Amino acid sequence: MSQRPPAPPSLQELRKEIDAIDEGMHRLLMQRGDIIDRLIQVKQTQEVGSAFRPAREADMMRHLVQRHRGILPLDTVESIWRVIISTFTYVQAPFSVHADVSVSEPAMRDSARFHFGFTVPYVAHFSAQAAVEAVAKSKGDLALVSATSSRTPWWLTLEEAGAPKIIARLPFVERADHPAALPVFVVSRVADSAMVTEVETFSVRVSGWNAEIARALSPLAEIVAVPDTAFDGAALLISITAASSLDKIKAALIDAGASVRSTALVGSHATRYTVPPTGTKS
Ligand SMILES: O=C(O)C(=O)C[C@]1(C(=O)O)C=C[C@@H](O)C=C1
Repeated sequence: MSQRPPAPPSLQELRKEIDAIDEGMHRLLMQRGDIIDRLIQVKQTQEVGSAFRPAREADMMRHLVQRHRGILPLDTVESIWRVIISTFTYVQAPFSVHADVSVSEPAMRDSARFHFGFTVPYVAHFSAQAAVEAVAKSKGDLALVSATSSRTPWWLTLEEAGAPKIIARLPFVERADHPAALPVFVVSRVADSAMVTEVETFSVRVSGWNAEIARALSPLAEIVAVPDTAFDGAALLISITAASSLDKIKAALIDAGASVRSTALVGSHATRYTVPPTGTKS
């Protein structure tokens, strides 16, 4: 005779298991805090401004996505880890997030809260320039500004040595229905060794800029353009991947009929990491 299948566990037993897991996770988070306490001395965070380490974070977020499986949505896992990492950045060296809300206040606030949580203070500004200026005056604050459009060439102030720089592009993990999808640059002062240089961002001033030149350049690089009355041209913020180079972009600009007045490196960030809707990574 076949044996009866074992009785399913009771609700009480399953809740006991959940309690044990919750307690384990909480204890692990507290243990993580103890390690961060030791890491503060090793990193000497107070000396370099922000404790934010963009290269390390981009790497951690990619691994998280690659590891993830099961019924818990990726959005949830990503947001939990964003809050964990950002809050542990904050406890190392307190900072505020200055967001330019002129693009879209709700979308910018969602991005700030998704990526930095609620413990980190959020300060709204009505222009990118104001958000970046607030960061320039601070030691380790962060600015969030649109990565795809601008009414002012806010990046010109990043040209000076010692000025804050673009250090990351959010979201770290892009996908079609990301809950905080607004493409955003993070501007701050961090240690040079913490920068990711996969994509370099240049401030380029040109004269003779027009829609045709913009179209010719668009397959080569991502460009944010703002009219520059001083040069009768445009102030450009150009993001260049390893597949291209500033020299190639300059040659393409000249071929298209523009003249390049000045160039300056204003930051860098990790390669955009995309998860297609199927779940396979690219
Ligand atoms: O690895 C570091 O340098 C840390 O400060 C730790 C940590 C984290 O909580 O994991 C926090 C902030 C950094 O941006 C990256 C990671």
